[in-house]
Amino acid sequence: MAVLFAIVLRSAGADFAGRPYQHSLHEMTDGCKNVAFADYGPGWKLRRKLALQAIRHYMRGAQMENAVHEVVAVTADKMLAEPGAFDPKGYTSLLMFRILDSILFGQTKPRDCPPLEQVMDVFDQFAKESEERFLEDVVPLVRFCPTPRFRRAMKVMDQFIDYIRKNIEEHRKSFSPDNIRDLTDSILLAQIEAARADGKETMEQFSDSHVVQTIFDILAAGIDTSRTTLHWALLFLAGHPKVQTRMQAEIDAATGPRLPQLADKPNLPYCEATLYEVMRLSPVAPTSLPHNTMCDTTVGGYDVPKNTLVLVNLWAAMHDPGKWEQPEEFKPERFLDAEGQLSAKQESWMPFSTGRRSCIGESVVKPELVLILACLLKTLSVSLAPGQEYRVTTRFVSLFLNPPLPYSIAVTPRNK
Ligand code: HEM
Repeated sequence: MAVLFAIVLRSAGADFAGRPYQHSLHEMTDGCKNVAFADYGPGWKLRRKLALQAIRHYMRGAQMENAVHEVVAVTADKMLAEPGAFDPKGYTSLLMFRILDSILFGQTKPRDCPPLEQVMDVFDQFAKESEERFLEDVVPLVRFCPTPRFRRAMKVMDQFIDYIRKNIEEHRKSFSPDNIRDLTDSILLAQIEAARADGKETMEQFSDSHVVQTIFDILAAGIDTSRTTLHWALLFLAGHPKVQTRMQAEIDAATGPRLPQLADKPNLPYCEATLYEVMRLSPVAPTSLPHNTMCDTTVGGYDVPKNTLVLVNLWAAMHDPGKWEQPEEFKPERFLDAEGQLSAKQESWMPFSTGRRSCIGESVVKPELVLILACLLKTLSVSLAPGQEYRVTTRFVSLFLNPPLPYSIAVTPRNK
């Protein structure tokens, strides 16, 4: 049923492309002026198109590769300096946060910019306050006298938005269409070009406030998903030394003495297959984001009325024994063909969901994660800490974010 539904999602046009109204999200995003929580409609369509355009433009440059090289080198040094075993969660978090911040804002920082550790702390406080459903979303009367947790969440959200706004202002001061320094510049360029082409209507749907919310989206949607994927990846690698050794052999053969680059990706099929297998077995967003039906429709012969909240079980599609041989086994080679090259994408592999609302970050984050893993494994090896049991939860604990249980690893340097 899960696979069937995903196929329906892909082919049903806009039937399932809405988002349910949620008061807390509406308040936090200035009336859903972002991409992820906006309902299906012309405003969402335009912002999604412009964000994708900006991502494509950004990916033409070498900024992401430089950011990954710089941040991974610092992180690997710190991990190697650990006196004993440790949970890599703090490292994977800061690493992904630094890279995403660098992708978005590069070096163009306001003078009074707080240290990134502090910004990440604010983001984590926000994530913590929002872990459970707000009473305001269920009992409308409470909205007139919000709960302390809701007020705290709004306060940290304001701090986070303030950080984004200051960065955008700094970019506007020195913006030049001939020198696109990072993804924020790409988004500003997309805004200017769209306003030139479509005029007033565009400015109403992609105003400065929409730009702030779109950048918030990229940070918020990008950070939890990618840092949790990397946290899972290190656990799988530590628990499967043979897989790690095969990846390292592939990386060494493709890169010799230099650091891995984005252009090496076609020569790293096993590394890419390993990432796909991590994302298949442990998708970080197991039931995607909630969808809402735009009209009366059907799934597999069942009627689904307009305005129904729908969750898509991506996890089930990627563990379906009818689609995957031994679905609970960690076998990266299932994504390779007889020549050892990546085989065509399987339609039940969908950690980024599918259809009209599928993730817009897929084209950035896949090469980014392959590069991060290749750079890390070029420098070090990971193993489970002595006494650490290899525990991979096969049932997800939360509908919206699926992290591994806490674990400890040891790291050793490589000579290559
Ligand atoms: C491993 C990393 C990531 C995973 C697994 C992931 C997964 C997902 C999933 C499952 C959805 C929900 C799709 C749906 O509603 O059906 C989504 C939406 C979204 N993602 Fe990602 N994502 C990742 C990284 C990123 C990054 C890096 C960005 C930003 C560049 C991003 C931006 C978004 C946005 C804006 C949406 C909302 C799309 C819309 O509503 O139209 N994601 N992502």
